Amino acid sequence: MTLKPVRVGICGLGTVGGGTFNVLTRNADDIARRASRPIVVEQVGARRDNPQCETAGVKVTRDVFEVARNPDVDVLVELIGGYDVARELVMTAIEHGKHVVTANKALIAVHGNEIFQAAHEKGVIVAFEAAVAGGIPVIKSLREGLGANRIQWLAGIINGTGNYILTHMRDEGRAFDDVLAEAQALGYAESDPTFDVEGIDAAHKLTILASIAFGVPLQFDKAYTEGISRVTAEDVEQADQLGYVIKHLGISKRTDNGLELRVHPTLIPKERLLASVHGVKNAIAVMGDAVGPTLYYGAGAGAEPTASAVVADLLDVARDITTEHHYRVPYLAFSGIDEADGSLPILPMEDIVTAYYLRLLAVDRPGVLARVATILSEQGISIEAIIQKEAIEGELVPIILMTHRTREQHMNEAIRQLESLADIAGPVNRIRVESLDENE
Ligand SMILES: NC(=O)C1=CN([C@@H]2O[C@H](COP(=O)(O)OP(=O)(O)OC[C@H]3O[C@@H](n4cnc5c(N)ncnc54)[C@H](O)[C@@H]3O)[C@@H](O)[C@H]2O)C=CC1
Ligand SMILES: N[C@@H](CC=O)C(=O)O
Ligand code: NA
Repeated sequence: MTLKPVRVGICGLGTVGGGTFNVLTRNADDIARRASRPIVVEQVGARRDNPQCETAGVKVTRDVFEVARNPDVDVLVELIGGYDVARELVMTAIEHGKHVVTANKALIAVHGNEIFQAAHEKGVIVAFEAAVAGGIPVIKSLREGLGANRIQWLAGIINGTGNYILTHMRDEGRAFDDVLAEAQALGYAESDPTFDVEGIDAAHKLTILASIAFGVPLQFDKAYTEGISRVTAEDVEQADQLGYVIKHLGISKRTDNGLELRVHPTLIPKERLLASVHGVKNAIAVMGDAVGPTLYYGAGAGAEPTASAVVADLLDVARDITTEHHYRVPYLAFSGIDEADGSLPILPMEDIVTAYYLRLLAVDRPGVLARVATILSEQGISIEAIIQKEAIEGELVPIILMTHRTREQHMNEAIRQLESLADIAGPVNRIRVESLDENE
């Protein structure tokens, strides 16, 4: 039996909007068979046409709010990006009783609690698979496939642009800005690429993942966010010699005291699967108490990979549209998330325990190493390895240190004291080290 079509309004016809339009029209027959009903584009709201899309025969408006109010649209697909207009657009669509599909992680991470509340009151679906790790079905996996598990930790490469930059800098020795420009031309980067480079985009995504994995409200303001802009070619080279790769990771871990929520460059052992994730590919490792370690891998950005996730959400909407609201899968996997009892507060960064890589530039004088070691030892930090590079007459000597695990607060104090030593020039470069050991 074929049911009546689901009518979609696509708002924004850029990289992802264009990809979504094309996948929906190209694979329409298979999609209709999977959904047991056709999914048709009723209207497009776009500031300008996309030369990659054949929109002849489709109603196009320049005013996206017209789509949100159109009584012939069942599902609004928000692909304009950004915070404010997108929020207003989605809230207007919900007010008009429409289901919403979005790829906008900034919107969900920052305004999600309010949006889900409004959607719950109206009994409509809000789906956002494309918002995290593009085409990888990681939200569905966490929310549904791993529903039996108490999740212990997750760690992932969740920004395609950042991983593309790190990969090409390392493999081809290319400059940061040059590779970033290429990622922008390929449609991977955010409209403001500092979101990619400074870790904000990854923190949006981690906020969403943590909420779904651990049943806590979205708390983007509590995520620790550090980007890749301070990773140098020397650090990449040193990490390589020590048997590590530098990856920009989002990490969320359950501990006895609360939940870690942090995004930063990280040294990981070369043998870990995440170390082999290159270019625009993303991957998320998730440890569940029942299933053990799992890994989700694929394209983290790009027109059609992201469209794949948007259309998968549309299929879910098409299947669930007639289901009574309280029988649907909760937006963030757990019901009653607002009433979470606070037993999993987000830990301040000072309370995180991890190992560290430090790179210092020292004046070539006797006793420098001893003074460095004393400062660390006074903070209870033990050194796992130390490498002092050969001194070249009149030049500063790089010292590389790998430490055992310690509290971030102690490391902050040690770095403060190291930087005040007359023997040490410039700032101490610190990169956190994670073993990602599946037995931990
Ligand atoms: N590009 C990618 O690979 C991925 C992007 N996303 C997310 O998807 C969303 C869209 O991203 P892209 O397609 O890359 O951006 P884009 O900049 O290529 O496309 C956005 C389109 O929306 C239009 N637009 C913006 N405001 C509008 C308004 N008020 N009225 C009408 N049209 C308007 C723009 O003219 C543009 O054509 C963002 O939230 C982004 O974070 C998510 C996953 C991957
Ligand atoms: N700018 C983002 C796009 C996908 O979410 C990225 O590079 O990962
Ligand atoms: Na996804």
